[in-house]
Amino acid sequence: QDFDAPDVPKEKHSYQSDVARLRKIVINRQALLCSRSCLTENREIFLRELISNANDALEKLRLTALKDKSVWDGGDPLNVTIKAIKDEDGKSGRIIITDTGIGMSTEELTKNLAESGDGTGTGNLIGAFGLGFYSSFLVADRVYVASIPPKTAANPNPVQHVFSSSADDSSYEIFPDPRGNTLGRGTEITLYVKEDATEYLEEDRLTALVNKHSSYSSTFPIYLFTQTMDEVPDEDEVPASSDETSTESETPESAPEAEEKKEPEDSDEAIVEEEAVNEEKEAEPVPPKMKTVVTDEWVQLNALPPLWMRDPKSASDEDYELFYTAFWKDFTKPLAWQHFSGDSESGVSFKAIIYLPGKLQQPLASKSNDIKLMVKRVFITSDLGEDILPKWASWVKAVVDAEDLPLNVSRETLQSTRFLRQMKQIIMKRILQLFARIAEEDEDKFKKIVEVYGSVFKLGAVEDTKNREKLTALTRFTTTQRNLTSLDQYLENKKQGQKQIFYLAEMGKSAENLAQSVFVEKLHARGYEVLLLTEPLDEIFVQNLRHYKNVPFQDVAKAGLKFGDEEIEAQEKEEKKEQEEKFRPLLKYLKNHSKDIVRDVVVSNRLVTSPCAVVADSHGYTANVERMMSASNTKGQQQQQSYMHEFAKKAKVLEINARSPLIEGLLRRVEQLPGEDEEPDVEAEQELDEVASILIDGALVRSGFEVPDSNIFFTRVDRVLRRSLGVSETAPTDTTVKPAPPVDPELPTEEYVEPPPDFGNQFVDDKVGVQLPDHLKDQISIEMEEIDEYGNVIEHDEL
Ligand SMILES: Nc1ncnc2c1ncn2[C@@H]1O[C@H](COP(=O)(O)OP(=O)(O)OP(=O)(O)O)[C@@H](O)[C@H]1O
Repeated sequence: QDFDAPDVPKEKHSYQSDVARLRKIVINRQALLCSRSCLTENREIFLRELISNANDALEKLRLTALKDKSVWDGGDPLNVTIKAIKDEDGKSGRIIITDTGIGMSTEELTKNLAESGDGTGTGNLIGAFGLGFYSSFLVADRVYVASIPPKTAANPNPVQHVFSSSADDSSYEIFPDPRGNTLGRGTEITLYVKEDATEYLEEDRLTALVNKHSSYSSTFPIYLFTQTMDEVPDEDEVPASSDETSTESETPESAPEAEEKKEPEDSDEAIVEEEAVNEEKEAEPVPPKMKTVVTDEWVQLNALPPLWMRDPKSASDEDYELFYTAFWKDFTKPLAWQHFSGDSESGVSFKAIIYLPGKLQQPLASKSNDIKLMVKRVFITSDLGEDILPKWASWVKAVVDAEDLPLNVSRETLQSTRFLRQMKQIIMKRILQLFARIAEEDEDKFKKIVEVYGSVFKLGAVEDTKNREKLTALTRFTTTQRNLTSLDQYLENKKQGQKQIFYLAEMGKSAENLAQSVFVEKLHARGYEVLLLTEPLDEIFVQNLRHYKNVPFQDVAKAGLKFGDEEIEAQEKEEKKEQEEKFRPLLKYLKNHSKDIVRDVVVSNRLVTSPCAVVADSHGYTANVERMMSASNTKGQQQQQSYMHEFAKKAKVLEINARSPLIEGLLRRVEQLPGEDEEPDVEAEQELDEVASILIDGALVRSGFEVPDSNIFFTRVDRVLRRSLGVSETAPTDTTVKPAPPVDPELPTEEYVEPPPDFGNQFVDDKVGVQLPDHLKDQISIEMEEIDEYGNVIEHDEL
């Protein structure tokens, strides 16, 4: 294997500067200054990355071949091979990883291995999965990639080219392979291993690595070149006579022993032993002259059938987790999975594993891309069309292997069959079953599920009317009495006569904060449970559902709240009537005073300590909805809806607490006002007006609404404060200020200096200035090296 034939025209190229820089930072061993053990741990990922690339290349070939048979007619095998060759000195060697996949042209070699993917300089280098091809340099000084694309009508005579680069070069070379077209098709990567990485030349080490990281990364066979040394009889030599051997070597020693045991004490055991000894004696082999024979063999490392085809009983949790990571390149452990067979009515049976990922991408994708359809273990597609699953379930990761579909099935054909529809139904059923089972059997796990999927359940209940009931049953809420409460548990705890599910919604607030709300105080004091809804989706959820198991949701910030025991408490009714009579003058006064803000003023039955609150009508906006409306509406929409909007905004009632001393005091003041036919007391009227205004504004704020004009509100508060402090209400504040200097159109001469970047607490955790993707955080730590303007590392003695 000689890539360095002297007459080969080699073109030297420089890496794009950003690529060179990143490559240096990420790959250069000096840059990976973590402890030695961590380095060894991390560098072994090179094999996983290269096998994963090989698998992708094979998959690409197979998919291309579905449309163009000339690329691959199914004749030659698709596989990955790994061969380690030790040099004579045993201190160096190379690892060759070959695939019979799609290969690369000269341009592709450059584009894929030497340029950054998206022009940002980081695109291809630090891929979603790991370090990609560049991880080769973790174990190799020099890497040669020989590659040749398949013959096609457009390219009938492809030429095998080599890309070569070394770990500390800032350049790479591309040249025609001096060995000619040795591959036929595919890619061969030769790693010249570093002196301290020769462990990877050992068969055992490679086998262990593939088993650890890659047994699920490839659906194609992975073969390792092995050499076994056997001692076999040397047939060229004349075999020794059997008589001679037996008398010389074995008999003298074994005979006395056998002799001793010749007289058994009538026990079965002894007889058996005796027979065995006799047999041994008769079959004593004659050792021939031996010689060592080396057998070369390609051993398949991933010989087990793929996980989804196995019996679930034979697979461990670790198998399922490893498979998940390798298959979807997701390093967060899945929360749960289900492995099952489905026999759809269309006559297509399938085997599937569905997973609940440990983390969700937000916002949810509108289309699912993670259902991998296989036919007879061969990957076909993960593009199953727009509506394969409802949006709330778009995160499902599943592998589905249909035995009876044709291998060359196209998406169009798929969609016209009933298979997809039935598969979708089965997957949905299984996911819901899985959630429900965990909810029932494993409280701790379900807690974790709710953390990740809590809002998904609510979204699903809103969107997916077919599965609404099941999804609603999975939702969990914080209440005034406990956490993680299901609606079923809520209903079990409802009080006699209670015919509503009480809730209070205010997005963005904490549940503790909501629990202090004026709207909850009486319910809580009386022992009724109230759902405290804090997520934006919650309000939409209750508005859409309206009821659960025929019990309507009741917003406790709205009119229509009924405890359910009002009838029983006739006495209470009487009391309320009396209060209404007593407070009639104040109600009248306040109603007139606040006619622009609320529709009515009434004596409350929901307040305990608070003097008053503003309650929305059942068709009006609560403070939460009002905020959501103004956050989501565009100006145009607002104008369009302005009439409705104004109407709904004003559909509020001011409720006063008849037992509050403040309200009592206010009532007295109103009663003290001179009658219509008496001389008006302007000062008293003004003071009362002010107090009433502050009270109403305070009620609005207390109830979560905004005051109509905060300036006026605070001017009033100031005035009242002055009065209580005995300061003159009219004395002006000194408002003189220093004026700005005269106009100066000149630009400043001092140069603008960029303030140093604020890394926040990135440094606090691990003294690292680079944010690693989550999945890499616990795998490697990076320390930056200082690079001069030419990209050379600046050496520091202390390093
Ligand atoms: N064995 C191969 N056969 C054909 N093309 C390959 C092979 N290995 C790499 N490539 C090409 O080189 C590109 C870059 O590979 P690299 O491993 O750096 O990143 P990636 O595979 O795109 O992402 P990542 O490995 O980080 O998930 C690949 O996208 C692929 O096009």
